[in-house]
Amino acid sequence: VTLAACGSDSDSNGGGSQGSGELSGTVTWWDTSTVGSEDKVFKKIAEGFTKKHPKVTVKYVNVPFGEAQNKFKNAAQSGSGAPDVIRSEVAWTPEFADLGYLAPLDGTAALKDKDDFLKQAAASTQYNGKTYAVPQVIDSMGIFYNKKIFKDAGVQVPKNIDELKTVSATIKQKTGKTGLYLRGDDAYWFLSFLYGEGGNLVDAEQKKITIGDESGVKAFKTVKDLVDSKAAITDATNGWDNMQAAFKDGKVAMMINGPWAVADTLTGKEFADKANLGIAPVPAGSAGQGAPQGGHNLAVYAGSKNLDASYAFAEYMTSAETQRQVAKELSLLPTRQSVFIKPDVASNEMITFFKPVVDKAVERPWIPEGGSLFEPVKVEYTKVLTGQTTPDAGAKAVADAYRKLLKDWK
Ligand SMILES: C[C@H]1O[C@H](O[C@H]2[C@H](O)[C@@H](O)[C@@H](O[C@H]3[C@H](O)[C@@H](O)[C@@H](O[C@H]4[C@H](O)[C@@H](O)[C@@H](O)O[C@@H]4CO)O[C@@H]3CO)O[C@@H]2CO)[C@H](O)[C@H](O)[C@@H]1N[C@H]1C[C@@H](CO)[C@H](O)[C@@H](O)[C@@H]1O
Repeated sequence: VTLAACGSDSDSNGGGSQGSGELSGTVTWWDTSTVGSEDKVFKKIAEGFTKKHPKVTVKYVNVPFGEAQNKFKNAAQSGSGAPDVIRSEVAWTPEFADLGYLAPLDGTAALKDKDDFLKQAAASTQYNGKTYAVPQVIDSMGIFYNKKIFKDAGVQVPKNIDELKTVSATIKQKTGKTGLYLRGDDAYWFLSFLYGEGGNLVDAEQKKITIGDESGVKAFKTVKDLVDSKAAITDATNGWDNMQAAFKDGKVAMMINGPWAVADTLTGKEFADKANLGIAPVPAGSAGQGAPQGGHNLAVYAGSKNLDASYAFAEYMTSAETQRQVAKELSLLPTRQSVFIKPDVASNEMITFFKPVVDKAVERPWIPEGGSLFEPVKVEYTKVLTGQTTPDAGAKAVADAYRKLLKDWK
């Protein structure tokens, strides 16, 4: 596809569909997918839009996940440099909608066959009774494990925390390898342990802050014990790269991760034979078992000068055919029910494992502050894992931070 002549974004030479209704002009899309594994697939698909709409120029821009949210808010606020379409993480969507930065999509070409979307995937696109995005991928987390190491150690995949510790001890003793890599610099990796203790960050229904309750303290104790007992190794920074490297090189037998890690993981020497990668539910805690719901939507910038082409692009990128192609090439989960039964999706082991997991994943509150709940947890989670604070003080500190964030919550 020809890249836009001038380097600017949607606020110039947007064009828009000419009288005949044929789409034209430029659509700038900010994609946040992982460079080196996911981005090339999404870029190829995005550029394919021009085959259907020859007068539209798609400008694909990859913006790192950790920067895109603020970059979009700054651009939308200043009214210059914002893209026409953004890959909006599930927690960013209510916040952007609340700020007025997203075009409502009800009744537009962006929303086709909307009843085909999984309810839990569509939930994060709804705000104040309107639809502000189109669900692109849904995900959750599971245990990724190295079948060869498990075979050499003669152990089975752990179902709960106690088994995780004994299995890790046996793996260490029999193979010298560490059982689990537990990512320590991203609070998303703490949630399944919190849910396992019957806890949660907040109770949105009751507008209650619950992370400081006994269940939150216990969850912090659980993760600290995994590291102190040497069942797991962790890092305070650069967790993604360290986790992927340790697991791909066979230094650890397990990691907790999601479908977005599959493509990169399969490039590891340990998984040249894809069959060596196993997947299982996250371990249960003392009071339950559960994994978090995550994912990404496609949203249209309210200030786009090319809304018609942007609506059509968002629909194209989340259509059943695109979702089938993405599932096939990246093992990412569709958000359309109809796609799961297509042959090369139904035969994908990763997808057939994660579908029931996302069906019962713990939903989060889709409120504007939802995404802001992670930073305070991450700070204390990392400090607990590295012994800089106690589980009790850590849990309480998060609750205090939430009281400042969620004014009228108890
Ligand atoms: C701290 C952040 O807290 C929250 O994020 C939660 C998130 O809500 C959870 O759902 C979960 O996300 C899953 C995700 O669902 C799962 O799909 C996967 O995503 C893959 C992609 O699949 C892969 O394609 C590729 O993109 O790569 C993606 C990432 O791997 O894994 C994600 C988990 O990593 O966990 C997130 C917490 O990390 C906030 O929302 C903010 O993001 C906040 N960061 C801000 C912080 C600001 C400065 O403070 C800074 O200025 C701001 O710019 C930063 O934005």
